[in-house]
Amino acid sequence: MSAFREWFETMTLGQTKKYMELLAWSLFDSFVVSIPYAVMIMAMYVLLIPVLSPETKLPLNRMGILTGILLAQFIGYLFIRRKSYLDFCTGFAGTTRTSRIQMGEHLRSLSMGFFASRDAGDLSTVLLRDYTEIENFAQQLLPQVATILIRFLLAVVVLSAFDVRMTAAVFLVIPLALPFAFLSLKRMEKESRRLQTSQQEVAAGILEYVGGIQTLKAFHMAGERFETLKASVAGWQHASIRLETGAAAPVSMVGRCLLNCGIGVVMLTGGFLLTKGELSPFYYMAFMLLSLTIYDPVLMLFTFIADFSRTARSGGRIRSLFEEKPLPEAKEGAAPEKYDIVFKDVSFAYGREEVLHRINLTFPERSVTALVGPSGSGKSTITRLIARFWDVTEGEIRMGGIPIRNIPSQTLLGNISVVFQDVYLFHDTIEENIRMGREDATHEEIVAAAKKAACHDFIMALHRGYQTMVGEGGSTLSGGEKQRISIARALLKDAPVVLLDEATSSLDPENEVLIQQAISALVEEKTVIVIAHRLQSISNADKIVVLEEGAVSACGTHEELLREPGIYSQLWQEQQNAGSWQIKA
Ligand SMILES: Nc1ncnc2c1ncn2[C@@H]1O[C@H](COP(=O)(O)OP(=O)(O)OP(=O)(O)O)[C@@H](O)[C@H]1O
Repeated sequence: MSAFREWFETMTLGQTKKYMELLAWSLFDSFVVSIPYAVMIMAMYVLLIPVLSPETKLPLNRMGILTGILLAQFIGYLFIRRKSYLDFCTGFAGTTRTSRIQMGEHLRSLSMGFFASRDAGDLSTVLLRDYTEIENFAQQLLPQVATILIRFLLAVVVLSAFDVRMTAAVFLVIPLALPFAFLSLKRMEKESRRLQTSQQEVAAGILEYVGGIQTLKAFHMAGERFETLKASVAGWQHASIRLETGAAAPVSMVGRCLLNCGIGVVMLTGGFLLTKGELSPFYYMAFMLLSLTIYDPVLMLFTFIADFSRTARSGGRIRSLFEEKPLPEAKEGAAPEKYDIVFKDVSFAYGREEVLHRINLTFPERSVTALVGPSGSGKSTITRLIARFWDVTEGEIRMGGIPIRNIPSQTLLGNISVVFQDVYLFHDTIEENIRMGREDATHEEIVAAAKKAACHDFIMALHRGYQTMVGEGGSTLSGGEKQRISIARALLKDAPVVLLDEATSSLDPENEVLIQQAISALVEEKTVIVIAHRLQSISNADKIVVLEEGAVSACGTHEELLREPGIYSQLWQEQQNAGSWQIKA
């Protein structure tokens, strides 16, 4: 029972009570819809009596009553149907909308580790297709099944009043056929899992193909990769066919055959009772006709089995996504008043492999600390831990003396401006993309930030200026332009902590001077942590931390580090030599 309750809760997106209210109306609606069905049985009875006993007159008054019932049903039905249909559609649409929003908020609270382990295709499948499946199930499938059950009960009551033995003959095959329906539902589970996996593969494949089309074209692989995509689409088609015709189909077929045998059982039982004179020809005919209207809905249940199985998996996937544990949030919000950042014995692993080992570091307030070191040494990871995109595996990070775990994520991120090497711009206007830095910023403030970040001129040269739409991910702008917009965002935010990860990596020399000035304005009086591969750009930093294989190997000013032999002086020397590097003809 608890498994059923859990299943029902999943399929109604946790809104069981509200759904039951909607379903109650829908059942009432089904009851009203079924009245003509009962009237039809009564009419047959009323009309056949004079046929069987010629001395009786046609009972016109009874026919009049039945017609009156039908008319009343028709008028009542118009109102009830309208209400139940509208209530169901708007009511359940509201439930799915709320659940989708809750899912969006939930996803926001998950660590970046979660997103690294799930691809975008997979998540978009849940948000789009799985919710649609649930919507169809709750709005159409479940009410239809409920209607079938109501008709069933009505038929049992009305037919039993005529003849209990014949009623038993009609229903005899149903308990025999239903186990086959459940068995085929069980068998379908594997096929439906396979179908959903292949649907995810196709969604992920399309996203990857479109996202990587430039690289694929450059490497002449667009055709080859398309073949892979074609293969996964074929896999999808194959899985869909298997769902309908696979191992579950023969089982379901046996159930259907049994149901079809039911009419034979009714015929034989009726014939037997008729010859013994225990059943009138009227009842015989009535049972023959009515048994068809009973088996048809049950046969329909068999066709719903595939839908049931598929939708149950969709519900399960929504549920399991909700069950993903978010990063623990501080209950009582602590807001730092100072902005120095301290790493105490911090170790971190993305998965199993540790990439930072017992880091002890202080990033003093209102000073610039640079992180340098070979590629993969853990520089970006340190900045991402400060913004709490991941939680540390061991140790603690403090901001202004408060462990960042105890600072609500809104407050923490409100205190940090981030300029990463891979800038993402949204499919929106340039103005709105800059406004992400501070939602209540005025147009004048946005323009001022853009001027400081040296992007005002190129924005004004665009055909609609600040109102120009940016392609998804910033695809219509150059790398340097995107980088400058992200600096404008950070300038607008004016947060006390600034994380710069290769912020000047995409800039041409012409812009570099301007951008250096903008960055100088951005970092003034802030706690700044900067990553730069070109040591020249950070030689003025107050402190330089050298990382090697996830551990701090040296720390000091540029001059101090140059004085001692080590990776810093080696890197510095290499970069000085590389200054004269050129492609040899
Ligand atoms: N999302 C991730 N999942 C798993 N491993 C990761 C992830 N991001 C980085 N790593 C690994 O963690 C280690 C440190 O990476 P990190 O990006 O911090 O280095 P980095 O010093 O900033 O490198 P670079 O200078 O090339 O940007 C590397 O071995 C990298 O492969």
